[in-house]
Amino acid sequence: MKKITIAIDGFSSCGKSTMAKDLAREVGYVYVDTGAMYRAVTLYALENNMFLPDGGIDADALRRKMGDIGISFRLNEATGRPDTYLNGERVEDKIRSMEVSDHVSPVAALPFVRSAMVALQQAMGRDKGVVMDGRDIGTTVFPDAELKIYVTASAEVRAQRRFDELKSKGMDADFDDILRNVKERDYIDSHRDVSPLRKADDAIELDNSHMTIAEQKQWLLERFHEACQKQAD
Ligand SMILES: Nc1ncnc2c1ncn2[C@@H]1O[C@H](COP(=O)(O)OP(=O)(O)O)[C@@H](O)[C@H]1O
Ligand SMILES: Nc1ccn([C@@H]2O[C@H](COP(=O)(O)OP(=O)(O)O)[C@@H](O)[C@H]2O)c(=O)n1
Repeated sequence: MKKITIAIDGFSSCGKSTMAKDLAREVGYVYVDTGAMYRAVTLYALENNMFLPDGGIDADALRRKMGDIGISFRLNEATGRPDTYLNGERVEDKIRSMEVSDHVSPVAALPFVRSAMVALQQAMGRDKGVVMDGRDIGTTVFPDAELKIYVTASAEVRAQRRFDELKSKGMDADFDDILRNVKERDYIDSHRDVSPLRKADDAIELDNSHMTIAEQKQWLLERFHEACQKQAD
């Protein structure tokens, strides 16, 4: 069967990567978490003191260093899922911290950061057979993707999911702080000039506020089979 490209976009913390990873594993496709890439750039900027005292980013300093930022994914044999590496260091946990969450959206709004990440993502998906999740996959990275999904859920539901996740990993978590961050990122992500978050015209919308992980997995698998069938006809 011919491989297709699957783009999963939507708001923060609504379950995009959970469903994308599940599908990729089920059908033997490559999974790419593009949010992890923007988070890795942000971690680099934090570790290299590129944030100004007022919280803004020193964009010129980051632009000069973009060539030094190596982002890659390696399969974690224990989890069966890809881990994110920044210049050879495994940063999977560090990039999920609140500190990174609080700084990532302004970094992801910088045009030179986006063009570098989009080029990498397009190279990773060149041979199809990829499930990629993010904010602009169906609109900018792969506008011709055969299957596009746009996921939403209420901000409260999303914040609760992220809160539970951080707690279960033993990380610091405050519900109100997470809710504020989720809303703030949604706003910045959907109002930036370059590739703002929006539903592609041909994307299928899924509100998973009241769906279990198993139900959304099944739903996506059905959409996948439909898209493959359409491709074969
Ligand atoms: N339908 C669901 N019901 C409950 N929890 C979910 C559901 N989908 C995902 N989750 C959980 O919510 C958290 C955020 O999901 P994630 O896939 O990381 O979201 P995103 O990639 O959109 O940021 C994870 O802990 C995940 O296990
Ligand atoms: N394709 C993408 C993916 C993420 N991002 C940015 O990266 C941030 C982190 O993405 P993420 O997918 O890890 O966020 P969560 O939904 O997992 O919290 C987002 O809030 C966006 O600012 C983006 O701009 N474009």
